[in-house]
Amino acid sequence: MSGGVIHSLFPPATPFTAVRSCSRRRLVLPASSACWSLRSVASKSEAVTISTDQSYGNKQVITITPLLYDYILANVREPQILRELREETATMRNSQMQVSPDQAQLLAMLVQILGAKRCIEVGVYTGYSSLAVALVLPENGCLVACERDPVCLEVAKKYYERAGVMHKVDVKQGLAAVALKSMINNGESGSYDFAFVDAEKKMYQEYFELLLQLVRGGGLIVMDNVLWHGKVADPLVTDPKTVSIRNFNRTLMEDERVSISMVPIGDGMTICRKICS
Ligand SMILES: C[S@@+](CC[C@H](N)C(=O)[O-])C[C@H]1O[C@@H](n2cnc3c(N)ncnc32)[C@H](O)[C@@H]1O
Repeated sequence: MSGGVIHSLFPPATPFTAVRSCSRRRLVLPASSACWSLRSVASKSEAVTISTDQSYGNKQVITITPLLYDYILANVREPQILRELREETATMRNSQMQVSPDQAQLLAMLVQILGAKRCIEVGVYTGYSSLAVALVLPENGCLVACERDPVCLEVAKKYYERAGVMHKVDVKQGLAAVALKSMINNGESGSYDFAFVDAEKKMYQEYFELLLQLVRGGGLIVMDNVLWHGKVADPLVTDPKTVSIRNFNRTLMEDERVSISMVPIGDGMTICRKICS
């Protein structure tokens, strides 16, 4: 389906039988996966409804049911090394933090489209999204990987080594804002092509401002979790993280320094392109 289709991340009206779940990103792996077994009782046709609301232009609205998400994931080309990292991470605490394979594939494609050589990631965890990026960087490319947790960084470094990309990754262990500020102080402003932010939600505006200095005109900053499990759209939800992401999204809408596209993939990602001045 093309143009007129609106993708919705909100749960379908039909209930699911959740046998075992492992992701806040509503990641549903193919039936063969050991990690997941969410079973939808929705029929295929329930994934698509025709909106009768004219404000949507009577367009088709897709709900990503587990059945449909199985299909999407079955069409992701996930490198073997990433699959192994995902499976190892699934045995660890907080494995739901990892981006989904379809998100990682999109990040890698953005890096390739840009022809990016210099990238930054804020929030590495065990390295799934950073490895997806490092794999597609040229041999002389560089990814600055910012993460405060030394334990999960050990897993990430093991996989960078195994994938043969360690020479492309500059791991900065510690608080990401400190690392970004020191990169600015080192005269690296305007020298990066691509950045991905997937860390502390209350820091989003600060990360964004720092990255806007580090990224060149025409470069991208991709912000993860911008839909925050759908909570951003519900005015009754007022916990600090939701309010923070909601405020960030609102501010970004009016920010003329970037063009933006909010993409309903995973937990929602906004792709921001720095306007060339
Ligand atoms: C959602 S996870 C990142 C997932 C990762 N992008 C992936 O796909 O596997 C967020 C990570 O950010 C790290 N983090 C949170 N706040 C941070 C900070 N202020 N500085 C550096 N890292 C931080 C956490 O330790 C955690 O590992």
